Amino acid sequence: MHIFRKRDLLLLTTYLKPQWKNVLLLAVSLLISIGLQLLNPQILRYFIDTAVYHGANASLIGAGLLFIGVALAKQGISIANTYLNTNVAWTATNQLRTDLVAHCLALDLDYHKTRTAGEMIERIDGDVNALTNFFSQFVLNLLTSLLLLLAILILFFTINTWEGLAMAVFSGAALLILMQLRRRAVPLWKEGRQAITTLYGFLSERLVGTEDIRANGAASYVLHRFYLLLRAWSPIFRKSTRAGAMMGIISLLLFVLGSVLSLSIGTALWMQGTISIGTVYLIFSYTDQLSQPIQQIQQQLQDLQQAEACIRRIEELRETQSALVDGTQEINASSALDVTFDTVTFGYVADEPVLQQLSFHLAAGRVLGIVGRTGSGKSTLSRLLFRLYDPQVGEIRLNDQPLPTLQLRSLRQHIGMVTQEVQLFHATVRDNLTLFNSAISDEKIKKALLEVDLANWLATLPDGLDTMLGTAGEGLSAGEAQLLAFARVFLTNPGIVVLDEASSRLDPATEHQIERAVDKLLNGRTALVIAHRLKTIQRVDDILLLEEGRIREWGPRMELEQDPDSHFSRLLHTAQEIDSAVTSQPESANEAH
Ligand SMILES: Nc1ncnc2c1ncn2[C@@H]1O[C@H](COP(=O)(O)OP(=O)(O)OP(=O)(O)O)[C@@H](O)[C@H]1O
Repeated sequence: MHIFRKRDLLLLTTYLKPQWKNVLLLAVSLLISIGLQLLNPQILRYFIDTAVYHGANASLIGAGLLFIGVALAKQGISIANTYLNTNVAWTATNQLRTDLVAHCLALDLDYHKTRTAGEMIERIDGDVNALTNFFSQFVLNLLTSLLLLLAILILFFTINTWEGLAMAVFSGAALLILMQLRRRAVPLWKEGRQAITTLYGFLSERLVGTEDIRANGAASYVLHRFYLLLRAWSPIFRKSTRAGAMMGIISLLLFVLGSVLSLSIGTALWMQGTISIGTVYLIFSYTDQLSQPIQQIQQQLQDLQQAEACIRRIEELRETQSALVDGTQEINASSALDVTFDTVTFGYVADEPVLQQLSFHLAAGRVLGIVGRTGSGKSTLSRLLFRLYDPQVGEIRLNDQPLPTLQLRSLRQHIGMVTQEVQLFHATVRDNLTLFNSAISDEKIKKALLEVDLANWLATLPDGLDTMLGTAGEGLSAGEAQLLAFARVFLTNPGIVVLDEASSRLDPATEHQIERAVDKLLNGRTALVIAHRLKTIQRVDDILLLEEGRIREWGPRMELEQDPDSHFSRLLHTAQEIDSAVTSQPESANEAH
């Protein structure tokens, strides 16, 4: 019978090998518990026979004490078993979870874009959770159950050949019937799992978008969709629960039948005078024990079927390769780097280019302002430089080294990226700044906060750097979140900065604070700035004007600014008009709206 695929075995050995001592200990303790389990009925038989045939009191007391001792030892061993089982399972599954998370983090954005957060959680945690039993119990439980079953049958045979034969046939039949029943329940179980995955995916997306959902009055629509999902789930859940209950009833009936059969033979033998009354008890006790290994064996085989579905999904995930192949070279320069885009064409979907034939050169230390209408490809350009995607045509180079030749780790150490949406974690201020790198000292962190004018803010925090930030930066203003993102860049001190400036309007004091921080950030670095503030545009050296993914204008800012026919100067003019119109509006007028 096919029980194991080679790959299941490989997964098992990979994660169990490092803890082979615990696995061995578990095997020994399981064997001891089998021994003890078989021993107790023997003691009871002795006790009953001694009592019935008026044996010595001392023998009875001795047997009683031994029985209690064995029962206590069995409990002790069972605690040890549970402890070892849990330990082995958690260590193995946690390691697998860690490996999967590391693997997923290395996958390209195309992969993540097509999957919801809920689905990823289900694949990393849900599937691995379902393997807990597989790791801790499968082989050992299967082996020990087989051993226990064999031992009980041998004991039956030693009592009486007919009894042995009857129980061997019964065991085989019971196992087959239970496996058939289980097989019918498996598709229902799979359907149930898929329904849960869909439900989680739906929930995670809607929870992330709570604000927008409420703002757009879409709550009742979302609830309705949720209701539809639950309604679809309900019959699946009902069917699988019903199948489970049926299994319970049928297996109970099956074992009652087994007991009747076994006891009938035992009684007949006793009436013939072939066996003692103690042995009849022994038969009863072993028949009772028989249900345990039989149920365990079919349970383990069933679990393996379920585990296989999860193992396949895990393997599929582990085999998914990032579309980005890591390079081998380190970036050696420690200062600003120069950047070249050479006829770069890129589209998120093949044949639908978002950027076309982009060529420009940015000398080390210069600041490039990227401007253009929404959707013109500004953010996409910055993602290509950070190598979140590779262009379909052309090449991007840093100090004349093509990006694909560079180690991604090294590349991302040398580029600091601040996006419009600052990702903050429900963690301490320190961890939010160092991104959980404990090697960065508090002095360095405080210096970075000083650079972005957040030293006073830090002083107001109740626990300083140990203060916990709310989920997604709750409690922080948009300006403070931006400044914290700048502080992260100061900590890594990269040679290139990509800044996608937040377009939200801030109060004048915070605006000023951000301008000062941007000045410091750009100083001595090569920078690409997607500028939304006039002040920032006025700070850049060169301008790249994008229009529908193509370069409309590119050149030194001063030249373009002074050329009245340039698109940039017209754009600047309009922007200045809007800016002065907005800033000259009286407060009361704003409040009136
Ligand atoms: N992850 C993505 N998958 C598919 N298409 C995308 C993705 N991101 C952006 N696009 C598309 O690429 C085009 C350029 O988008 P991009 O975000 O680069 O523009 P942008 O100039 O930065 O716009 P904005 O100023 O609004 O941020 C748009 O048509 C957009 O719909």
